[in-house]
Amino acid sequence: MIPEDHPAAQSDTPHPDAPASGAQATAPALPDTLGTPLLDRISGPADLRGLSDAELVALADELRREVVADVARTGGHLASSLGVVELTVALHAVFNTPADKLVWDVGHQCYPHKILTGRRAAMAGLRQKDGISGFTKRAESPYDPFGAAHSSTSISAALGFAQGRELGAPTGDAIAVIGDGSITAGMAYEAMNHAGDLGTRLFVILNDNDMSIAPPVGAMSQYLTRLGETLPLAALKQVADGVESALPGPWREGARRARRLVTGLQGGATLFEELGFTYIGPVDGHDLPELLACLRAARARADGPVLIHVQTVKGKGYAPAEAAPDTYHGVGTFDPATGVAKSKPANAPSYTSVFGQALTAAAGRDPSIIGITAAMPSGTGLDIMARQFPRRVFDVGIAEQHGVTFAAALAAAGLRPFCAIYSTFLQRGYDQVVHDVALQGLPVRFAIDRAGLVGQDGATHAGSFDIAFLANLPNMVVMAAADEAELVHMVETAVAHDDGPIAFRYPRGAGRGVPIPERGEVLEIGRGRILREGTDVAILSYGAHLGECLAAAEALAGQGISATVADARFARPLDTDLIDRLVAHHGGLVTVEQGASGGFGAHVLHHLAASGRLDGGLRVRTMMLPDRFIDQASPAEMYAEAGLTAGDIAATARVVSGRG
Ligand SMILES: Cc1ncc(C[n+]2csc(CCOP(=O)(O)OP(=O)(O)O)c2C)c(N)n1
Ligand SMILES: CC(=O)[C@@H](O)[C@H](O)COP(=O)(O)O
Ligand SMILES: [Mg+2]
Repeated sequence: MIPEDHPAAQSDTPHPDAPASGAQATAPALPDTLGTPLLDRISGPADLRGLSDAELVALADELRREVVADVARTGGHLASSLGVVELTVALHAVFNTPADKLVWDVGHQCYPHKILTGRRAAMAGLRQKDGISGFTKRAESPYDPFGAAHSSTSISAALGFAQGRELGAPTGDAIAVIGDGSITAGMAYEAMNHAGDLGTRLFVILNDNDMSIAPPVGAMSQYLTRLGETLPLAALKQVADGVESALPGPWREGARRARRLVTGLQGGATLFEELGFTYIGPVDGHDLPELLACLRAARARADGPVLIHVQTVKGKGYAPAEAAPDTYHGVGTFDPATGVAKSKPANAPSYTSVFGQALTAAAGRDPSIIGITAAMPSGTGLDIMARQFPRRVFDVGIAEQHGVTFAAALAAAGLRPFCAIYSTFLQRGYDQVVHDVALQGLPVRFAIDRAGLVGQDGATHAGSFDIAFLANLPNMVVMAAADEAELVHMVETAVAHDDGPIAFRYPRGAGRGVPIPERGEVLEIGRGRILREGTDVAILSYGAHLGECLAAAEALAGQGISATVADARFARPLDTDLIDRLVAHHGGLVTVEQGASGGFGAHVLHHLAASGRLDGGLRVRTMMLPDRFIDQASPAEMYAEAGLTAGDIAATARVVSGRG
């Protein structure tokens, strides 16, 4: 983990606490480039199919340099993309994309794929406003048959294509590429379970680099390591020559028995074989000739689901990324010669680190506090607590559903669990939030990071819906932090709240730079606060847009309109006294939130309607995210597109004040 004040930890694109490192400054990080003669000849994957294997090897080398050069300029998910350079070349050379459907899990490793599929020039706008997405996206290319960004969907999607083909759809083969981190999620097993039962011809490439964002966790990860150790790479050569499962029955059994003797694997079959897949591997994912031989053999002979276990190195071929694949998972702009980040340090600590420190301090006082993360220890700041209290922090893998239910039972057992999950990923655990937590009234604390628009990860990662999907749940308390000091209070409030579930949300990136209290106060549940008194119009902020609301009030003052600014703090229970006072004493009310419709403003409107206050022509506007998905850009650009700048708020408040 890079200290927060290290320049490399303050990039413009990556997660706020662990981006690009300034490693290996003495030696060149990448050998000198010799140009890109082969890449210049490639206009699409079909051109790859005319190259010799030796040329493909040279092409992979050019491609790797290009990925580094591109990401150095824009930032992005570097290490994962570098690890699949050879695999990408091999897949496009062997399979007939786009008729064959290639589905990248998460899609954060798809930069070599984008370069080879007609988006080489567009890489200059990677993850930028009006540029291309950092993930696979159907609208972007026919070579992206299925969009992604949340993990572990690829096998289900590929199976859908494969089964579609069986039902007559004009689709070729279907190939899912899933990482060892992403295959920890339940969805992957649901899909394999189904695929094994259907027996449909399908290819799953398990890209095993022994890393998730952080080092991988779990029994599955240990199992894959054991597979790698017990199944010698050399044994694969035979398989590539004659895919075991394609052998006539008695020979196939013989081959299995022989392999059992060689590998000592219990029962002789891998977990994947037990699920009905032909298992091939492990294959060295950087040995392109071996990869090509293996994929060609599998493509020629597979008659059911096949899993090809490919071992790769995350960050392969770029020294800083190989040395620190977690840091280079997602990076800001950097100098490609050294790996040193170019971005400037932020002026305030990130919300994530403020949360991590406040929770760690609370955990020092209260041994019942438990931290739970779903494969995002540094992204959520739980790594801070883990360093001090390793036995009380659980990384459950990419398993949000399990994480929530696990937390529910910890709460039932009398502990104080904090489930720290990004807003966008909590979507995956929603039934568990409803059924296991809220319905049973269990005091799980939800620390919801990355609330609101997150920037360059774009629409897939926007934390838009949590207010709406939490604030309608009976038993749930729902808070939003207006700044980093409020976040510290909310951690303390959540610790003290044993009566039922409680959630607090806060955005990605740096705080507002307000003084941070050493220890938070326990807030009164359902009470907001007034920050600025005015008479003409009331602006009621919920969450981290408070700064924009205050700026709007300042702008209005310059126009002779006096605005009250209040911070609601709670979307559930609502501070109805505060709302009633605001509407009683002002010409109108504007609510502002960093969330989608159906959230805070909807609850305010509901209260005003139910209490009859709307009957007399009260002027109210609810400002929230628009009813559409907003593509990648900086958060400021995205909020501008959403119509949520301070200027937009001032303009709305002016109208509502009756003085505009
Ligand atoms: C549902 C969900 N939870 C969490 C994440 C965040 N996330 C993105 S990539 C990643 C690690 C993936 O590891 P792996 O599949 O092994 O790919 P690698 O980065 O190693 O290539 C995680 C946890 C996500 N995208 N989706
Ligand atoms: C691909 C993915 O889901 C993560 O890598 C994500 O991009 C991390 O986001 P932060 O940078 O906000 O932690
Ligand atoms: Mg991995």
